[in-house]
Amino acid sequence: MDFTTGLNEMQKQAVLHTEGPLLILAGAGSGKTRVLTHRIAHLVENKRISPWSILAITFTNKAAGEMRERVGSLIGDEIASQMWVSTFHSMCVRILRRYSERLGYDRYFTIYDTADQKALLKDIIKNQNINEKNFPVGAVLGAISSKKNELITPALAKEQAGGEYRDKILAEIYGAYQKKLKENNAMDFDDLLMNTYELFKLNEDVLQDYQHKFRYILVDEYQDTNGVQYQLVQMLARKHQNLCVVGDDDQSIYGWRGADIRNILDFEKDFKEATVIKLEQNYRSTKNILDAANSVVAHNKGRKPKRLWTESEAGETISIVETDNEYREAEMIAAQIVRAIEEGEREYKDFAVLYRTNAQSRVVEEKFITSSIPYRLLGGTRFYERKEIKDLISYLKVISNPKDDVALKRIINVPKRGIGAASINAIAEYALVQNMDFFEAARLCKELGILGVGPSQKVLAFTNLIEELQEIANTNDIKMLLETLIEKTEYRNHIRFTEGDTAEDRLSNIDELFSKTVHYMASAQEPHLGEFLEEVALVADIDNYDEASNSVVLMTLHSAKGLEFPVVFMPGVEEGLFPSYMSMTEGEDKLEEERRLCYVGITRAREKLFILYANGRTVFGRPQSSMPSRFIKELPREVTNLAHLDKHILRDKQTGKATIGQEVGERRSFSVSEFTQLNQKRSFSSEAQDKSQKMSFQGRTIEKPTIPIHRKTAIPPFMNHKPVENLPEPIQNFTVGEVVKHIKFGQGTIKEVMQTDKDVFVTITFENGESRQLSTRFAKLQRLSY
Ligand SMILES: Nc1ncnc2c1ncn2[C@@H]1O[C@H](COP(=O)(O)OP(=O)(O)OP(=O)(O)O)[C@@H](O)[C@H]1O
Ligand SMILES: [Mg+2]
Repeated sequence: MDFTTGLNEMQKQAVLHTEGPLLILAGAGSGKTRVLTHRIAHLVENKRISPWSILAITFTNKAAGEMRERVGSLIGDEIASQMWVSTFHSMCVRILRRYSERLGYDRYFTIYDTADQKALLKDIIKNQNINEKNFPVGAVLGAISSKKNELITPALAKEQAGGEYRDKILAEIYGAYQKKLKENNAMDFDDLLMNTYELFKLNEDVLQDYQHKFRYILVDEYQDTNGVQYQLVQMLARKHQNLCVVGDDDQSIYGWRGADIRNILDFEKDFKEATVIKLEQNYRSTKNILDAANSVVAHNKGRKPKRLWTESEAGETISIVETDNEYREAEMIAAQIVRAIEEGEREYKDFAVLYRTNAQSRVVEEKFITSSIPYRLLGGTRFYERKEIKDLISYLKVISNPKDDVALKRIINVPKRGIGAASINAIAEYALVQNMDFFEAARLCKELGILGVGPSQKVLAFTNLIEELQEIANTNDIKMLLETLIEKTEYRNHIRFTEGDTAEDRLSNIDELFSKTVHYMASAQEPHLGEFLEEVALVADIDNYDEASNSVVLMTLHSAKGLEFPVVFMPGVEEGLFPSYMSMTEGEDKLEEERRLCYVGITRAREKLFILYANGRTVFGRPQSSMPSRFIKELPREVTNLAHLDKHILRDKQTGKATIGQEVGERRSFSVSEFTQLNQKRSFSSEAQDKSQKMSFQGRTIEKPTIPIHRKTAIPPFMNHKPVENLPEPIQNFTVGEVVKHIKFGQGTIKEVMQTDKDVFVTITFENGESRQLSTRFAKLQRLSY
């Protein structure tokens, strides 16, 4: 059977070149994953290779499932099910289950998750009399994990530490931790990889067994392999050398987790006989989207030059959407989806919202819920289900209603305040027998003799805290309440000490909840804790959550790797958020990794891409001004919705010099008459304004990043300057600030104007305070003023 039908020349070669090392180096959407699946089908069906002899490695379980499915549809599910299609981790578990006794584990070893790891590590730190303040569990775990990924054993770590105090202690903790794991017959996630490596190194026969078995090895997303994964591949492929790796150096986005981009760049050195095939035709995206992706990533210096092309049409322009804040941003996304659904253009599942940090999902989730847009959150927990959010909400629930036992038991010892299970049980039992509330019994645990002096002191410290917080709640200042609560419980430190890699993310979720209270305080007529909790409960409801449903997908840019969607929204493309503040301050390498992430994001879109940025965002409850990301400035203007602005050349009356268009980042509203005046006068020079501006970021004052912002003209980005005849129906030009009248909603002021290919949308705040986004094609607005 021919599995190369429909493939291009290079793809065919890649499928048919089965013997010897092969590197397929190609950009996004060029069919790398597709080639892998066809190659497997070709091996089994035409070369009569047993499915047992094939090992295919993917980056996520989801990707593995998809690959198996695709192979199954080519050669039948039964054959596909006999192959090893798995992630590195599941491959290792499978090998270790068979041979772990060789390493001194029994075959029923357990696998520890993060919580188990932490509990173990905490004990060790305590037993060794090490101050947890200096060696927070999360940080220690992170350090151990990166050592394991680089195959550094405790002994080696000790050697490398030399006289360095901190490293020496870390090496000691690491040694004790490994010892304890082994005693418990347990492995953590990194052990799965490292122990398989050890197993192979110490047992030549086992290695040979697998080398012999896997005659053909295929690895997808090779650019994101870390040190130990790289070694495993090298070892397994040594005998047959039929190793096919595919990847894209421009999509290497896991450097922060130890992935090494050099693994792919050095492939030709590692395998002298390697054949390299480059795929350059993209089959996923429109030309505009592809041009945008190419142009952004071209700003990276450390890359192999390559340029993707496509036969697809230019397609719609990329919409760069500027809004006032994250709420408007979410509204804009929701409005676009609702419109496309109503007009029958799309289904919910055609849309994806891809963001930089998990915390960004909250506002979008809330907007989707209130707009009845079904959505699902991939690779993450929905905002109100996240542990830290549930903890804090549980506190608020207890403060509001001390009878809420579920919430109370969740937080009575979080952060740890020495209240053990025995105390909790004693109180619970007393309360049950005496028909009292748990909280009441807890409050009186000393007087009633439920607990001894020591334990009751700890419980009283808790009940006193709740009562103190209740007093603040009585003032109805929810923002202050949450602030005090976080402060008094030292909840942030609790996260810092107990969470490893995820601490930063969790802290920003807390900030996000904080922003929610600020927003609530600003919008509620009479703020009240009960009402706040009701509002939260409404959006936190997960009853109608259906995995397989036709719904919009929300996820981080990282987890979107390898996937594709007809329409993609990328919100929050702002300096300090994307690129992240950390990457901006930690050097060019980090920044380039962010840029690659941007490339990954753009190339997920097949037909339409929205890039959004807000002029301000609430960070830790404080409104911060923000600036459009440098990545936006790296997009070629001609593929964006800003292109039509360029047609309006401003001519300086005195010098005759022309100034073309305007760069994003400028935000001013002009009435038409003002605009005309400006045109006559020549706009304003802004270089002086750009210099050394300070902005506040996460409570700090920093220099505004030095990206040149050319403020050359005075046209707000979304004013309709498209020549009227190009649009399907005559459209009036509207301007921000203009007062208009709507037949049903009355008089209002235009707050935003947004142009798409087919229409111009205006957001109007009406006199009753309500805001609506309306199509100027249909809304029949009447002009009242200029
Ligand atoms: N020769 C081809 N003809 C038609 N469609 C193709 C061809 N090759 C690939 N495609 C389609 O292009 C899209 C992208 O392919 P695929 O996901 O394999 O790309 P990729 O290189 O793995 O992308 P990424 O870098 O994002 O992982 C898919 O929808 C795939 O079916
Ligand atoms: Mg792929």
